Amino acid sequence: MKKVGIFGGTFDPPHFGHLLIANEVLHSLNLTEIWFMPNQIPPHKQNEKICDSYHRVNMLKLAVKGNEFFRIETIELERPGPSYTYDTIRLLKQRYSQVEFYFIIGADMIEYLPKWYKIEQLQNCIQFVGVKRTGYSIQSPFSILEVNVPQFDVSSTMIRKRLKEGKTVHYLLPESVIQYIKENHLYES
Ligand SMILES: Nc1ncnc2c1ncn2[C@@H]1O[C@H](COP(=O)(O)OP(=O)(O)OP(=O)(O)O)[C@@H](O)[C@H]1O
Ligand SMILES: O=C(O)c1ccc[n+]([C@@H]2O[C@H](COP(=O)([O-])O)[C@@H](O)[C@H]2O)c1
Repeated sequence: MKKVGIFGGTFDPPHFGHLLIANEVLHSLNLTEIWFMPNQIPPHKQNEKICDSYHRVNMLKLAVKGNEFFRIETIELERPGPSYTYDTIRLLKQRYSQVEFYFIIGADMIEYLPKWYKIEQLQNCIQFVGVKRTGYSIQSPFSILEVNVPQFDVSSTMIRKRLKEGKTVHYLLPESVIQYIKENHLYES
């Protein structure tokens, strides 16, 4: 059976923290592939200004280019409204009945899990894979399979802030993505 790690996120923009986690989880758990899954509207960021999904997908495509184990799954962009993971996992399981799914989350999301939509039902249909993140606890009342990943204290928020302030972002995300951001004047205001 194919074993796939779903890496759900906003990816606004994608960075080396995401790529590092995806690669480490892929190899640690002997998964077949990692599917990066950009959300339509992140459930807990509904009042925040998010870059259009068109640009987030283009940046993801550039970020995963050349890695045969990395794919982009756009299922959450097919429906409007907040992208609740419970709804998405049900749809994924219907569409890919021969795949065993794992859902990858960082420790900030582990802390937030009790507030997720239908979390009790969700935990019964998916195995969560958790990775540490500076400043957050990996402890949870829910079942989390922990994978040790070197901690890299980067976030999309930090990158957006630096870009706005005209500071360097080299080595925080792929050069191809930096180029795309500049060409499309993203995160300038
Ligand atoms: N540096 C990191 N270390 C551990 N987990 C991370 C890291 N960056 C992102 N993640 C995890 O990746 C997933 C997708 O994250 P997301 O796309 O929201 O990036 P982010 O850097 O957290 O963005 P933002 O700063 O805009 O909230 C989440 O589960 C998040 O916890
Ligand atoms: O389903 C929920 O209630 C829920 C609440 C918060 C986050 N999520 C999902 O968790 C993933 C990481 O979220 P984010 O906002 O850090 O990119 C992403 O796939 C979100 O859609 C899901």
